[in-house]
Parts: sequence; structure tokens; C-alpha cells
Amino acid sequence: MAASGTGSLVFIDDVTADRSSKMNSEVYRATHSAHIQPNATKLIGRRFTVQEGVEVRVARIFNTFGSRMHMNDGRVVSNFILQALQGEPLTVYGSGSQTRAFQYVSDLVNGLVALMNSNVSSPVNLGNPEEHTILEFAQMIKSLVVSRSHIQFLPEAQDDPQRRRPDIRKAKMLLGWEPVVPLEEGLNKTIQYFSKELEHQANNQYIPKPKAARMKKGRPRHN
Ligand SMILES: O=C(O)[C@H]1O[C@H](OP(=O)(O)OP(=O)(O)OC[C@H]2O[C@@H](n3ccc(=O)[nH]c3=O)[C@H](O)[C@@H]2O)[C@H](O)[C@@H](O)[C@@H]1O
Repeated sequence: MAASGTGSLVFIDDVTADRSSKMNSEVYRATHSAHIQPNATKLIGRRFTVQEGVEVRVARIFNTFGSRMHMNDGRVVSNFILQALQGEPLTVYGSGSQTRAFQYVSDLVNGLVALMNSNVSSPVNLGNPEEHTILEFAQMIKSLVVSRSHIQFLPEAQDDPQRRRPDIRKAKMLLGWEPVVPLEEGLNKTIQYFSKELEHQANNQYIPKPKAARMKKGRPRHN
């Protein structure tokens, strides 16, 4: 944390607070906590600026993946890569028609550095606007791993946003930043990292955690 009167402080805001497009706002409207979090970010930020003289920056980080991510955090990219590498079914929640847009971690780091070095104190979206369905992610990862895993459809997760895609016009205009790592390149790097990590596991196995608490009831189906 920056010392009194020096440097700047970056706050990580909740992506659901970005209401510039409807697709990012579903959870915001649905949950009370998502209402509190952005307000808290603003208030704490103002306090630091006024009382401590520390400059505040606010980053809204959209879906991010990459080498050194926690392999078992239950997110879609880590789950699919682990499953594909281990010949387990790739678990798609719902029909797989919901979309996400993923940025590679090095793009995010560059965005955060650009934000720190800027004088922009209002929230800035950092993410990759290239949008894909979850089923497309499953097929892409399966093919990059050259895996024989099949795709398993499980009941859809509760309150799962159907679309999420960042609007990064502000970051482009004010920070001169945009993501540069192509999705396939980022996925390949992450696959290599996961593959090496798996070799270090005692039994060479790592079972992805399902998001059990969020699942709706229903029967799994396969293709
Ligand atoms: O990284 C982020 O920015 C966000 O990641 C997650 O939110 P989510 O966008 O739902 O990301 P994932 O958990 O990776 O899920 C993405 C999609 O894939 C689906 N999914 C996930 C895991 C899986 O094995 N299979 C599967 O189909 C989910 O249902 C969802 O539709 C977190 O819940 C958010 O708090 C966080 O802001």
C-alpha cells in the first residue's frame, strides 16, 4: 500500500458495476452485495485521496486467465484445461451458449501499469472484448490439448450471467491500452504451465472443484 502522500493506489472494482451495457449488469441488479461494493470502492478511494493525499485509480478487471493461476479455483478456463489434460469430461454448465471474453494475464498487468501511470481517477474497464460462447471455449481447449475428453453438459449455474464483455473504449482512449495476446496463444501458454504443474503432483492428478453450491438441480447430458 502506498505511504501517506506518495504514489498511487489501485482499487479493484466489481465488473458488475459497469452498467454501460446490459450484458454486464445482470448480477448488479440481482444482488445487494454488488451494490455495496462499488460504493465502498468510491468512498474508500475518496477517503485516501482527501485524508492521505494518495492518488486513487480504480480498475474493473474482467475475466482473466494465464500461467500461474490457481489450478483448482473452479473457473472455466482452469477447469477445462485440467479436464482436457486428464482425459476427463469437460463440464459445461447449461447449454454452453452463455458468453465470456477472456484476457491473458500479461495484458492485464500492462493495463494496470498504464492505469497507475495515468491521471485517470474514475473506474476503467480492463479486459479483452473478444467474446466466445462457453461451448466454443470447451471445443477450443479440447482441440489445443489434442484431448479425447468428451463434453458433458451439467445443469446451469444459478444467476449465471448470459453475456459478459468489457467495453474498453475508455482504456484505449485514455491509457492507450488494449490487449495484444491472441486467445489461442494465451491458452497454449496456460496449457503448458498446467501440464508441467501436473507432473509435480504426487499422484499426477488434480480434480477440478465443481461449483456445487451454485448448481441448479437437473440431470447431466453428454454429447
Ligand atoms: O474472473 C472473473 O472476472 C469472474 O470470474 C467468475 O465469474 P464467471 O464470469 O462466471 O467466470 P467462471 O467461473 O470462469 O465461469 C464462466 C462461465 O463458464 C461456466 N463454467 C464454469 C466452469 C465450468 O467447469 N464449466 C462451465 O461451463 C460458468 O457457468 C460461466 O457461465 C467469478 O465468479 C467472478 O466473481 C469474477 O469476477
